[in-house]
Amino acid sequence: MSQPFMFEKPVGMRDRLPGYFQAKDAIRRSTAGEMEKWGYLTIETPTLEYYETVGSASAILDQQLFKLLDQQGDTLVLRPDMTAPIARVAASSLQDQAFPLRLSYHTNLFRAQQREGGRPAEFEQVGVELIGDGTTSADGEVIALMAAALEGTGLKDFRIAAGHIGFVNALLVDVLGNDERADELRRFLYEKNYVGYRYHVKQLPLSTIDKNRLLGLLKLRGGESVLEEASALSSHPQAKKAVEDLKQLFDVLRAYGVSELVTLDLNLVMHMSYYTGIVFEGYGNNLGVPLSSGGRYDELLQKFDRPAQATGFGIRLDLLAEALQPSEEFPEPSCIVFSKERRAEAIAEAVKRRKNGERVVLQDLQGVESMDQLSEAYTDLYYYIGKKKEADTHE
Ligand SMILES: N[C@@H](Cc1c[nH]c[nH+]1)C(=O)O
Repeated sequence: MSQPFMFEKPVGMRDRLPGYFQAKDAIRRSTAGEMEKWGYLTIETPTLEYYETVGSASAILDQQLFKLLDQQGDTLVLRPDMTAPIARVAASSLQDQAFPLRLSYHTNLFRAQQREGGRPAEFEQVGVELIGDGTTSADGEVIALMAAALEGTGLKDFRIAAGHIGFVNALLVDVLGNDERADELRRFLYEKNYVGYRYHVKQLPLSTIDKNRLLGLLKLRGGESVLEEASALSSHPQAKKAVEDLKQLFDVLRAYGVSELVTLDLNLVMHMSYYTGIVFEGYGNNLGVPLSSGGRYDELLQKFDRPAQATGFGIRLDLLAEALQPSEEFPEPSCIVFSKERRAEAIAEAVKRRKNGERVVLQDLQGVESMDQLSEAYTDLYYYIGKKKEADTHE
């Protein structure tokens, strides 16, 4: 490798400066606070996991994983999501705790990006997992919690799209006969490449009726009435169950008062392949990409020998911050600038103010590079300079 430029960062890695950090942290506190109110307990897990277990259970594309070797020669990954690590914890350290478990997290995740991708390879997520509850009340609870968490940040005009991976799978396998061919089409849906999907369907050696059924999937978007059309498209038992799940989901969402926020999108296919049932995404402020997503994953826990039905979601803090475009105006600290003779007096004043909850910067005059810049940076600037006993406020 050629010598990297001194200021360059690895592909997809970002520096975050104080203005952004404060805005993001306010959002984090608001969303995490909502999760706490719903009784979710926060947990932390290591940044590194074994590739063989948690890494593969996370079920994203292998080329998106950051891999490294430990001293023993085992392959590790930088965690690409928190659902698999939490499943591991639920099945090990928390194995004596009865289901359902309500856990939450706030952490950074890693997904390697293509050089051209331009997307962050490290980002923060706040989210929850509700483990050991297979009811549609649980699906509704996590969607309602996601809505409350997003709303609590002040995000306006956000929408939630809900689908069911069981429906997509049933229809595709029903028409195509095998999972491999279904996989190709799932890939188009996952990439939201509907033009590619249509083109591919038209090329398939299928009857017009079957082609129309596959194309009909793309139309299954909208209000609850979509469910009628969905029933007509497939009579596969899994598809019927999916439609029934979604009907019940709307009852739950109505009870929470959030059904108006939710649009059905039956061609929703997620980036993680562990989903088995109701899936959903949150969109806000015309961002083209979802800023939150989640769903039911009833088969993941059995990979860790504690079979359980589960659902949950994650909110991307970076995307939410982008959608909110918070004014980067935060109350700034005041500043006491002092000369050596009055240092003790200045320190005593700062201590007093900090005890009162104020944020105070103490600055030795001799360490100041530009007095003009200092007075520009702080509106509340106090001088403890020279012999004068009383502090002057700089106007
Ligand atoms: N782990 C998922 C979100 C999720 C949490 N629980 C279920 N799904 C993600 O990173 O997109």
